[in-house]
Amino acid sequence: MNAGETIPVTVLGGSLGAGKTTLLNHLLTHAGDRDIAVLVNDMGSVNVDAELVAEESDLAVGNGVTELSNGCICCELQDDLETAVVRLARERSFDHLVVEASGVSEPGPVARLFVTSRAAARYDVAGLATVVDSRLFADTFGGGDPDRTVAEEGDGSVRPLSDLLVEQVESADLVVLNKRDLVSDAELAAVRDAVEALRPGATVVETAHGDVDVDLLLSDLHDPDAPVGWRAALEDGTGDGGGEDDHAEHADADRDDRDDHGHGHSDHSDHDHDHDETPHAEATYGVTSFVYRRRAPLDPDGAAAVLGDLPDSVVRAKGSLWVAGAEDVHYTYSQAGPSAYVAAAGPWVASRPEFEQDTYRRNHPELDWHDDHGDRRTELVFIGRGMDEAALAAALDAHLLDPGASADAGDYPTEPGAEVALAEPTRERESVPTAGAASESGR
Ligand SMILES: Nc1nc2c(ncn2[C@@H]2O[C@H](COP(=O)(O)OP(=O)(O)OP(=O)(O)O)[C@@H](O)[C@H]2O)c(=O)[nH]1
Repeated sequence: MNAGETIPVTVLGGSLGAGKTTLLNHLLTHAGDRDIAVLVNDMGSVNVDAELVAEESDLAVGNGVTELSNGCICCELQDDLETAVVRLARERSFDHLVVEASGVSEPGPVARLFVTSRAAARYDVAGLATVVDSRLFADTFGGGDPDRTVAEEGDGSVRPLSDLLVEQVESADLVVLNKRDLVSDAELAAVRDAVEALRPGATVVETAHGDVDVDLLLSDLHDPDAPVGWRAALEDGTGDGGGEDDHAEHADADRDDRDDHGHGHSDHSDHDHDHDETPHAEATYGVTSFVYRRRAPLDPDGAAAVLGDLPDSVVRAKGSLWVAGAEDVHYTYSQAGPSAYVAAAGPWVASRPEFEQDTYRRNHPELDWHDDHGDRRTELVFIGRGMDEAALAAALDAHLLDPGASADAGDYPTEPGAEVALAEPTRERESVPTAGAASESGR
């Protein structure tokens, strides 16, 4: 980059578990000659996504991948985000910055930071890309009626998560309808209709496993003045009848009311910083997170039973698994709504030859190393609403074994990249070909 030139930045948003990290990894492996810097925000205190991105690419956390954890960059971590991106631009030269916002971030305020803060001198917003979990969107909005989504009201001060889905779509320049393998053609068409009504003019693409056209993703798509569907209808009075106009007005009033309390973000350029100590995700959507961390392996069947049948209060769970009977394999676990998978990510660093361990640890000083067990650990982040943390921890603790205990990990795959489903959506659907990696679950 020449001095004075700005760096394009793409903000990647989308709901918890929609496939942002999967898409980011696809982007990094198909980036060609482009030098891409990545900043990953995760709301738990463990940044699972940053680790997954670093693992799947040549980038290392602290080098190519910058992480901001334990909060939300659209809100309590805004200052940290500003500092991090300004420092990045000063210390390294690169062609494009991609910011993966946490699943509870509103992308609008994140993008505005690149327009209104010190970062504005260095960066230009190229686009806001929102990854949509098509299955979740279809389930949340049933027939895809956008009016229904606007009319949703929270109980007390807590807004429904569906509000956030809507806001993430409303501010997008590019909407990626991901997980198309999990919906029928008719459901996908309904989701597309709803998305186009919420954000007319946005580019909409359909993908499985984040398989998006990289040139499109990184292109200059941003239109800060693009109309938000229902608001545009309200302003030019194109609602189809009095009833609907009343409806829209009500939604607008509801939104203004929230803004007075500092929790509605998308309408205002001066993002309101009037927060108390409660993180934005918790105060606004009732979303909390906790980490389950043990230096012991889990019994394979017990882990599958608990992690394949999490209570409905858990919206998203992910992390690393140490499984008895397969102690050399670093497993990752990922649950989003009705889907839960365990994937073999390769050997633990502690299972590699000693010289490789030394090199790896030198290059990854952030790696949490235990004298006896190295990096082997069970470390899971749970994100949800009204979770009984103690009960969940106790359910997992009941299946902890001593390191080295004999067990049969028969159903767990060992080949790197292979995965097994612990839970899958049961809904009937037409089959749609997937573009994803080979899977032992037969997806
Ligand atoms: N069936 C199916 N699963 C997918 C697809 N894309 C991603 N997944 C899976 O969905 C889970 C969540 O994907 P991630 O990429 O981690 O989602 P994310 O948006 O980064 O998640 P958070 O950062 O926690 O909000 C993982 O188990 C992925 O393998 C898809 O198109 N179809």
